[in-house]
Amino acid sequence: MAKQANLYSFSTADTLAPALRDYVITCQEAAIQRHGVFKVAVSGGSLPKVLAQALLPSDRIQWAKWEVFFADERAVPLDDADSNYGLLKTELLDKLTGEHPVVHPIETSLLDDTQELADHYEQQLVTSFASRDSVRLPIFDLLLLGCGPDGHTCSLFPGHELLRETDAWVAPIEDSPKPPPRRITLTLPVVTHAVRVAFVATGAGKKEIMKEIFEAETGLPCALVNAACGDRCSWFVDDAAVEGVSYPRRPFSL
Ligand SMILES: O=C1O[C@H](COP(=O)(O)O)[C@@H](O)[C@H](O)[C@H]1O
Repeated sequence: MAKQANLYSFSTADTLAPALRDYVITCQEAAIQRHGVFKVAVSGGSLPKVLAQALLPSDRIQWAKWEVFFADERAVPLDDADSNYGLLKTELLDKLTGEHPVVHPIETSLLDDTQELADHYEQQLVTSFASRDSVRLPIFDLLLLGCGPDGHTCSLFPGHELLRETDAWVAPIEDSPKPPPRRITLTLPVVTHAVRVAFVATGAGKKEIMKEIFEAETGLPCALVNAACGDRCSWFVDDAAVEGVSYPRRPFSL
């Protein structure tokens, strides 16, 4: 039987943070041993705050070897309140005191055309990962993702045609059901080809969608990632987010 996604549940976000830190460090060390660099993509929303709680401070994080991309980004200036880059900067990057990672924000001169914005971001991936001729898909060492209350992840929304994208690495979206409507996102094949995928979901506001993701054949974006990644995918949640969810929790261990 195919291995299933790991569900790790903690009493609070405070107890989740050290486990997430250990998990990220394990992924970091494996990646640096493999190819000398740690390539990650991160979500916006509630994720950067939890990530900062997990990773700051830690003398085991080798920030200078990190290359950080955005799993999705809104087509807004980097200092806009809706910018995922802006959020990560405020929550985490500005608080780093020593080494800094290489960070890849969107090209804001292209905000008027989301297709060009996505193409330019895809080109940043091509430059980092190899040429499109030599690799079919970029393979991130780790994706750190959020899960929206509707089951979306990145800017891949339930039932949206973007879920069927098989060619582009990065795609534009003009009709995001969650504002702002104009965004770019990693596509599903890129997400599911990552070495590891970690979702973070906290709070009772997530419990209804967690039931749908873990108990039913819904086709929700988060469930599609679970199905494709199996045990390469791990969920770090608090008890409130999975109250009443019958899927088996695993004791956290590395
Ligand atoms: O719009 C977005 O929402 C999702 C989920 O956000 P959360 O606040 O419910 O965690 C986020 O992962 C994504 O990056 C963001 O653009």
